[in-house]
Amino acid sequence: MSEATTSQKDASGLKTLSWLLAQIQVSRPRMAVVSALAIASTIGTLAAPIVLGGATNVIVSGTTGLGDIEPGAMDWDLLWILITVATAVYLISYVCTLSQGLLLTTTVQISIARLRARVSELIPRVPIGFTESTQRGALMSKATTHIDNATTVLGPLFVSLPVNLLTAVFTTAVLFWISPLLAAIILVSAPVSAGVAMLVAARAKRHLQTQWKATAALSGSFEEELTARQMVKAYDADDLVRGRFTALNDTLFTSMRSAQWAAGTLAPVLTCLNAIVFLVLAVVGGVQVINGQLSLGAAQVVVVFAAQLAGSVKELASFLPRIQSGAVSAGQVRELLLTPTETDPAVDAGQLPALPDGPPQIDFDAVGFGYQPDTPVLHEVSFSMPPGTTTAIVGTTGSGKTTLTSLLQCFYTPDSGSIRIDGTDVTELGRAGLRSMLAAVAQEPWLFTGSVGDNVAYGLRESGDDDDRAARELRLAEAIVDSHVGQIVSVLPDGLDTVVGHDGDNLSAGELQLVTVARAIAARPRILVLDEATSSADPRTELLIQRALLKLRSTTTTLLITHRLATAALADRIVVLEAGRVVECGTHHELMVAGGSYAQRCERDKQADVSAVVSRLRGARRASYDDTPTQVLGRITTTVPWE
Ligand SMILES: Nc1ncnc2c1ncn2[C@@H]1O[C@H](COP(=O)(O)OP(=O)(O)OP(=O)(O)O)[C@@H](O)[C@H]1O
Repeated sequence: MSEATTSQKDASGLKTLSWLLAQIQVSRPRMAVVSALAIASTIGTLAAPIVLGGATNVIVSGTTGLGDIEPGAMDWDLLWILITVATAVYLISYVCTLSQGLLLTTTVQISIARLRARVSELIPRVPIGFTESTQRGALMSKATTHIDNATTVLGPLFVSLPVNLLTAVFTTAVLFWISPLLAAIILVSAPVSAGVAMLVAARAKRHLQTQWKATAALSGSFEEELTARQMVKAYDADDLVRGRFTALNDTLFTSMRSAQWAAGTLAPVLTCLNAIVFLVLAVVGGVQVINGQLSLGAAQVVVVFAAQLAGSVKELASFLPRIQSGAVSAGQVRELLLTPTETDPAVDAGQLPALPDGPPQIDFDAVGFGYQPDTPVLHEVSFSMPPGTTTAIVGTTGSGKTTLTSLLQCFYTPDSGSIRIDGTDVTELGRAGLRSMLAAVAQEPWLFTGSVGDNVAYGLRESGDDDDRAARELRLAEAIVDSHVGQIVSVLPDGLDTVVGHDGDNLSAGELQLVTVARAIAARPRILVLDEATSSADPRTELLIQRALLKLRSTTTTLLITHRLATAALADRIVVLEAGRVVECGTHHELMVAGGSYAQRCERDKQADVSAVVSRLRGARRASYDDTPTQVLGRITTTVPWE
């Protein structure tokens, strides 16, 4: 790597760090106090050995009779003063270190909390496309581990750097004053130590980056494996998953080991260098004391300061890898926080456009959209949904049905045309504006970890008001009764308080969907989006869901996506979508009379249903004579919507 590139990278690392400091808005007075306390404590640790050196000289004079003092006439007063001063200095120094540590820890934790708050403010504004295209593990590690690691640079920056620079400069100056020869011996070793440390830091940095990447990939892999474990079992893909995990684990192991090894070599090498320096110091210093060129107290100060100088050089050397690691994490946090966000007019403007009460009129007007600029998914889609009606969208797989619901919910913005609610463009309402009036039941039922009751009450806003709380409880009870969730709840171990995981481990797919329907009912929406809301349900649960949704029909304008034409046939209006274009639109009767693609699909479905009934009847005839009449009936029951 060229020098220019290296210095560019270092500069960008420093820039990233200064960006981070600006983001976490570290209180400058607070950090000044931290640095001042650290410096005060260091001054104490530097002054105390000098005072103790003086005490040693008093003892030596008192016992050997050096100077004007008679042998055996110890200057006890001076000795006690020196010992008391040294003790006081050490105590003050300890208090300073303690307060500085507490203040620094609090500052770091405040910074971490601040950054987390920034991330949580950001997530709702991040485009859905971004979260869909980014591995969750990587996002999670940016929002957690990298934030923690990035903020650990505060300690080295505001404490280690000033304290160790001060120690290095002060000890060097005092050493030169006491004995230039001994100081020169100590200083010769310093550049060697610093050079070794810089080499180690350069090696560790590469491994640190790989380590962070592998950690993110590994947590992503865990997350995926846990989310899709049923699928993994169904496809007997344990070996494949284990293979991917092992590869990532090996990368993480190798990078962590190499990073630790690189960092771990530093301490023994520096200790070895220091030992050699001490040996030389002991011999040369000893000779100087014997020759009377140096007092014993001064020699004692030299030894203590040599150790302190070595310690501060070591600390300054390890400062670099710590800052590098922090800069890598700060870069990741920066990447996350600088994710382009969408504006939400309702949030930004601070108030919603006023819309009339009751179910609204919804108009799709020449809507065009593509996830990628050069791959359009919807072309000039136009249809209207009068207030309080149900519009079913039917069409082949990939024709753009779910995309229409995503646009209506403002997850994406149409490339052309508009979607209007009571004449107001949805992009003006924004997601926050829509949230208060729209509920959606998706194909994949989604529950968060919490009780069944909390999941149903998800759309209800909390308020401290007692009347409001009572009304909320009433709405919750009504939703549970209307959605027939009560039937599930009655067999759950803790009833409504039974805790379910986000994938609803202890509920069947149909029951999960029933809970999400109850959630929609509790929210009393004015717009209801049902995307294959009954796809995972068995016929009995499907019937319960349909009955529950019927209760909402008069008070909502409903967009219903379904593959089942029997369900679509019950809607007030049917829109047939093919390859992102509306090819037919009308009531079931109108479309059947028109004899277009909808009528042809109905005919095909009818044939398929008739064949299914025939084969079930044949199967029932072959049934064991031990079967009860109900079991036989169960075998032949099917939905034949056309009668
Ligand atoms: N997040 C996405 N990013 C890129 N392309 C997408 C995305 N979601 C859907 N598509 C593509 O857009 C097209 C329409 O998808 P959409 O899910 O709207 O179809 P659909 O009619 O609902 O299909 P299905 O009946 O299978 O649910 C498809 O070609 C699909 O591959």
